[in-house]
Parts: sequence; C-alpha cells; structure tokens
Amino acid sequence: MSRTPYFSSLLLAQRNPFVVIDADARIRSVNASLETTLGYDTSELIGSPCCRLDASAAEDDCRHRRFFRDLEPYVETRAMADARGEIYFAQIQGFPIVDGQGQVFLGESLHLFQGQRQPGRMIGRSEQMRGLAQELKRAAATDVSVLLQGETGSGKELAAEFLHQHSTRASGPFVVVDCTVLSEDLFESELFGHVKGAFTGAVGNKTGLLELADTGTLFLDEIGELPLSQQPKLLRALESGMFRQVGSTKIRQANVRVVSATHRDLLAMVQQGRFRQDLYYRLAVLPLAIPPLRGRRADIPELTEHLLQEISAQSGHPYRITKDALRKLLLYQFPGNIRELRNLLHLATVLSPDGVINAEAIRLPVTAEQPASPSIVTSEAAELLHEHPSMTTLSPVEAVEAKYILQLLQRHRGSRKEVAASMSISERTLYRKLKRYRLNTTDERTHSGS
Ligand SMILES: Nc1ncnc2c1ncn2[C@@H]1O[C@H](COP(=O)(O)OP(=O)(O)OP(=O)(O)O)[C@@H](O)[C@H]1O
Repeated sequence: MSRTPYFSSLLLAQRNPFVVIDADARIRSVNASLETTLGYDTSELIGSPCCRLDASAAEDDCRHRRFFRDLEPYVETRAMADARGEIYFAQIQGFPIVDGQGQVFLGESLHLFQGQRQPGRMIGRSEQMRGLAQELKRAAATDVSVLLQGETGSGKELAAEFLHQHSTRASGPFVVVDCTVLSEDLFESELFGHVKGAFTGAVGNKTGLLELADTGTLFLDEIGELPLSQQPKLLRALESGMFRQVGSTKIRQANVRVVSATHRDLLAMVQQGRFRQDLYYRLAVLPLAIPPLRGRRADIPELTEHLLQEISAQSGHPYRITKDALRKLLLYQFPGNIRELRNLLHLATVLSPDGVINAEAIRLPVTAEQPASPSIVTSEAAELLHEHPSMTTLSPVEAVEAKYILQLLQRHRGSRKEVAASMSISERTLYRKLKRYRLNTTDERTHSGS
C-alpha cells in the first residue's frame, strides 16, 4: 500500500503525530513526527489494523469503525504504546479527510501529554514578544489562572506551553482541552471521565482530562466556545478541585493550574450574557494579550527561517528564501498570523522544487495588496488556499475538511440541515465548523448571530 502524494503533503504539515486510517480500518499513512516521537518504523505500521497504536487490545467496535459509520469528528483520550511498549496518554482528534476522488479517510492527530511531547520554541525577539515572554515567566512563578487572548494562529497554545515549561509544574503533564469540539454530550465524560456502562458506548472506564492533568497544567483552548450549560460544571470542578466521573458516586480530586485561551472578547460575551461572569473571573485572574503578527513584523524574518528549517527537516529537502520573497511577506497583513505564515511557506516549498523560494512562490490571498498570480498548484490543500483566501488561516487538514463541507453545501443548495444530515453530525456541530472555517453562507448570518 503506498502513500498518495496528496496525503504526503497533508502529513508534512502536521507537527503532532498523525495517522491516516482507511475505511477497511487499516493504517494507511503516518507522518514523520509519529515515527520520530514514538519510534515506529512506517513500513511496520502501514497496512496494520487501525488500533495498532492503542495500548489495550482492539475492541470489536472501536472508535475508527464507529467513525466510518457516522463520520462524526471526535476527541478521545487514550492510553497508547510506543515502539518499545511504553505506555503514554494522548488526546486524539479524529476527523474526516477526503482524497482527490472524494473517498473519505479518517485523520487522527495525537496530542501527547507527557514525556514524548516536544514543546515548540517560541520565536521572536521583537519588543512585544520579549515583553510577553517576561509576563509569561512572571505568571509561571505563581499558580494563578491565566487567560490568553489573541487572534487565531497567533501562538496562544505555544504561549500556554511556554508558561507550563517555565512553571514548577513543568515535570507534570500539559493537557489540552479543545472546547470547540466539546459538545454538551461530550463535555462531562471528556473532562471528568466515565465508568464502564455509564451510557451507551461507554465500553470501558475512562480517565478524564482533568485527572490526567493532575500536578500539571490544564489548557482550555477556545474557552469562549464552551456551551453556557456546561460552564457551571467546569467552575465547580475548578473551584473545589473535586469532581465525579460520569456514572460514579466516588469523589475524585485533581490539582491543576489552569490556562485558558480565546480569540473572542470574553468580557463582551459576559456583558451579553453569553459567558458566565463567575467563570470569567475564575479563569482571567491574569489576562494576557498575544500580539498579532502584523503588530510585530520584526519577528517575520526569524519566524520564516525557523519555519523553513522545520519544513526542511520534516521533508528532508533544504529550502531557502530570497530577499524579494521575504519582502513580500514583510508587507503582508497576516490575518491568520503565524499559522498563516506556516501555511504560506508550506505552499511555497511545494511550488519550489529547486529549494529556492522566490516571490512568485509566495501566494498571498487575492484580496491582499499584491494579487496572487494564476498558479499551477500541486497539492489539493494548496489549491484550496488559492481558491478560498479565507482558508489561508487553516491548516491543510482543516482546509480539506472545509472544502468537503463547501462541496456538500453546493450539492444541497446551501441547506445546512441537509448538509448536517448527510455528514451525520448535528446542525450545531456544523455551525461551529462553518464559523471556524469562516464559510459565511446566507444561512449562517441568520443563524449564528456573530
Ligand atoms: N512565537 C512563535 N514561534 C514559533 N512558532 C510559533 C509561534 N507562535 C505560533 N507559532 C506556530 O504557529 C502555529 C499556530 O500557533 P498556536 O496553535 O499556538 O496558535 P493559537 O493562537 O493557539 O491558534 P488557534 O486560535 O487557532 O487555537 C503553530 O504551529 C505554532 O507552533
């Protein structure tokens, strides 16, 4: 079984270990990060059963098989095993990815909690970044709750990890909770865990994220997306450090430092009654702003070099950038911040087989100052960046999912109800995705209110 170039391109863009699974429940591809972090050899994994990386024996009805029945994206925490048989915990995000023929695969991104996780380096020597690093270190010396506010892709998660690494909890776990995917149904079992048989589908006991973060840092990403109905439960657990697994009467405890992040104006949400005031004050003891990239252009050259080095190391091909290309980047506004810079550079490397990135290979959205020239783009994700400028803020994997949704919207003449039904997801989940991917349809404006 071979990797198609399309998936290779997707895999290359992933910093976390990443697995592609096909509808026959077999591993189809893995990325270099999975090989290096967990010590597996790709050839030994390709074609093996989907649960090969799980620490416990495969279930008859595993998450992969369930996914191919309902195509519902999921987040799960699992014990997994590396090539030496050592056990580690990972938060797994599973979502559909589609190949050029419209065939659906499952993409799984693994977020490792301890040990194996390589924290990213926070690059930037601009005044703003030096100030931020200082504030984060100061906060790290205490145990106060920190709220990071900044635009999408500006580095909130990296800043949270930096804070964790500089705190006395650095040897403990850093656990990420992505609130955009925590529906009302999922919230309690993901955060607090559940016991076997607590509800249909609870086939075994499960440790919640709060408990996994014990002695470490709990990072609540996109906290503004947490449903209002779940907010009191979170507040209660954070105030007391105590909680109960779903289906259990036993009280459990966890000692965590909380860092949360949002791209929204959370205080305005409090005033509009869309976010609980008591929870806001519990989370935002120290609010910190992450500056957008356009507000610290001095960091662009160093970031570019750093990201190109990463791409070169992952792909095995060295890349360098010309002055003209760098100038083009320096003039650009970067609404998608560093993630957008990474995506632009990634696309540029695809367009520069000789390893020299010139200005033509920097494809800015057509709405930007310098219109992007017509291009022959070799990867589907890259093509998307060109077709839908708003998607330049998305990772290639997200862009593929966004394209899939766009196709369905076209097929169903914009009816969200029908699109949600055809994806077997709730309309609410679809709204969240549309908002996240900035796919504004007329329908969207009437429903989302944002
Ligand atoms: N200062 C930095 N130095 C190096 N890389 C960075 C920096 N800031 C962000 N990045 C990289 O940019 C990408 C986006 O960063 P990150 O995920 O931390 O942003 P975010 O603000 O949490 O995004 P979102 O709002 O979408 O959750 C990541 O690949 C991250 O490693």
